[in-house]
Amino acid sequence: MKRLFKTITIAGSDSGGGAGVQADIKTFQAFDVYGMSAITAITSQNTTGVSSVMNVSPNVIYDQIAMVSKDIGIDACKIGMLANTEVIDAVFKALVDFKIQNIVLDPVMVAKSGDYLLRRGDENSLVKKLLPLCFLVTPNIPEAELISQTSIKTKEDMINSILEIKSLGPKNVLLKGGHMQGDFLTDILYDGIDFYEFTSKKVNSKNTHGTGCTLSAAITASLARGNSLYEAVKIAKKYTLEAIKKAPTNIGQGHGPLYHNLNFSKVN
Ligand SMILES: Nc1ncnc2c1ncn2[C@@H]1O[C@H](COP(=O)(O)OP(=O)(O)OP(=O)(O)O)[C@@H](O)[C@H]1O
Ligand SMILES: Cc1ncc(CO)c(N)n1
Repeated sequence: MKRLFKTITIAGSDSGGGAGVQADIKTFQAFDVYGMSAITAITSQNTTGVSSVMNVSPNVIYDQIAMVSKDIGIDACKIGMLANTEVIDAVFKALVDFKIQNIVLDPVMVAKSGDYLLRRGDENSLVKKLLPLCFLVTPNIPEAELISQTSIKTKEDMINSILEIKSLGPKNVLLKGGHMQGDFLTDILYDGIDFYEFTSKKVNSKNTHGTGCTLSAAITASLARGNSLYEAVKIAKKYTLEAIKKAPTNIGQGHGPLYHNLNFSKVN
């Protein structure tokens, strides 16, 4: 009889299917973990941008998390788009009330298209309320600059930003280097003691919509399966890179999605 590890994504819906809840659930499936969702917002979105957003009411977001916690249980939890302070407060309360562990926070602020997904000025709520609850936070370069109030141009800047973010309470920090210039990209993981670098060749592709969502969902799935943080990040990077390399070429006119349908159920 098959038993599955259980994961939830607390995030926004992307109608275009490439980022947000849709990317997360596809990624969970690739890792053969049971995927659940608490949808925080409905975005009308495609590969070129976001045209409208309807935020789900904080009570309903809380309730989605409550219902799956009480009945099904959660081994690991990914958090993506949270639209404003009221939503952040509701998610905070649910995480505490249901003692949710293995929280991976992708501090989503701005989509690749430039559209704001978190209300401007509400970044501080995300930092103050949620960072201390996180097992791992996975900012990209602009998000890290905003959270740490530093500018990032070099690897040394990345390290300084990571130390600043760590001091805000998360157990571990993964700073993604996807926005850095050059032929190689380096993500840096810090566990409070050591720094670990993950470097890969940059794939020259415009189909990178949802890379951050995919990476954090893959880390969440891998943690749920019992891997150590280092192993989970290593496996998730491998999955994301392969998904970028195999991205379909006929989906939309803008930043197209990745290819999620890779079998990582045996990769431990
Ligand atoms: N062109 C690329 N080639 C190879 N790896 C990439 C590329 N772009 C991003 N990555 C990797 O994908 C992961 C996500 O990084 P990135 O910094 O792009 O996240 P993000 O900005 O949060 O993404 P998004 O906002 O689209 O969800 C990182 O591990 C990064 O190194
Ligand atoms: C719903 C949603 N979440 C996250 C992102 C970031 O890529 C996006 N574009 N849309």
